[in-house]
Amino acid sequence: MLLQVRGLGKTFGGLDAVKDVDVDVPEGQITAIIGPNGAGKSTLFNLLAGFYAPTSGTVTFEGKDITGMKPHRTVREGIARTFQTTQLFENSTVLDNVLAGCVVRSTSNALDAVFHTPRHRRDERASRAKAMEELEFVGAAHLADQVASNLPQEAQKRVSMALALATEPRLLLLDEPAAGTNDEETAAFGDLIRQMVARGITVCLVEHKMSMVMNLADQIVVLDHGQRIAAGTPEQIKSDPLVIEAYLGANNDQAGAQS
Ligand SMILES: Nc1ncnc2c1ncn2[C@@H]1O[C@H](COP(=O)(O)OP(=O)(O)OP(=O)(O)O)[C@@H](O)[C@H]1O
Repeated sequence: MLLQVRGLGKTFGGLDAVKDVDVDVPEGQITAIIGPNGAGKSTLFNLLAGFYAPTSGTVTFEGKDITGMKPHRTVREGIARTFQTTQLFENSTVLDNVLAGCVVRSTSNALDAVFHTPRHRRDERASRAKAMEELEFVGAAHLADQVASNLPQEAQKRVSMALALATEPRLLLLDEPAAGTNDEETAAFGDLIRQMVARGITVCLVEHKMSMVMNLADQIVVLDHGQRIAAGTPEQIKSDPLVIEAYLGANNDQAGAQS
């Protein structure tokens, strides 16, 4: 198992945003985390990537306890994440954004940079090549010199994926990759995610678009009010009475409109 989550909990004030959650993420698969609004999906991602420290429970990645490890360390361990709303350096170019991801695997240090040592120059060349490779992979190489904030949201999402990929993750956490995209773009993101898996990257995604989740996921974990209420294949989840009840009870239009 690539990632193992046991009894994970996070409280905000008196509220259990995530409570006693177990998740197994098998290597080389796509795991989807779904649930109504406020179910705790983003909080779970923040716990896995180290943006929040859990109140209880453990996170084990490749057999190593990474519970409470900060984001700059989890990313070195091989966990990268994208955000619901893209968080790019808006005034920087697309290439510079992706180069920021390359820094994680850079071997030269600050002194190398200051003195422009051969190691630094080598490293810089390798990073640029890597960044361009990832931009090509996500279909955004032609945007390399554009300022990130000038791009439409769909392109920004691709760039943020390239940034995450530049950190060379073993596990990629995608927070609502299809949010705000039309059907055609959603399908294209689905293809891209499959290509990531083909590269050997394990993907875990939070997504409201049920059509995408059902098409893509090998396994689905369902959260409701912070707790795991079901886990299984798309077929199993579709017919799970607890899941149906959670979505209907939430009285939102996601289950009906997008399944
Ligand atoms: N930083 C925070 N401080 C206080 N409460 C929070 C914080 N983050 C999340 N919560 C609360 O925790 C619960 C779970 O929120 P979370 O954002 O994880 O849900 P979600 O499933 O990602 O929802 P959505 O689908 O709407 O993005 C909600 O009740 C939310 O209001």
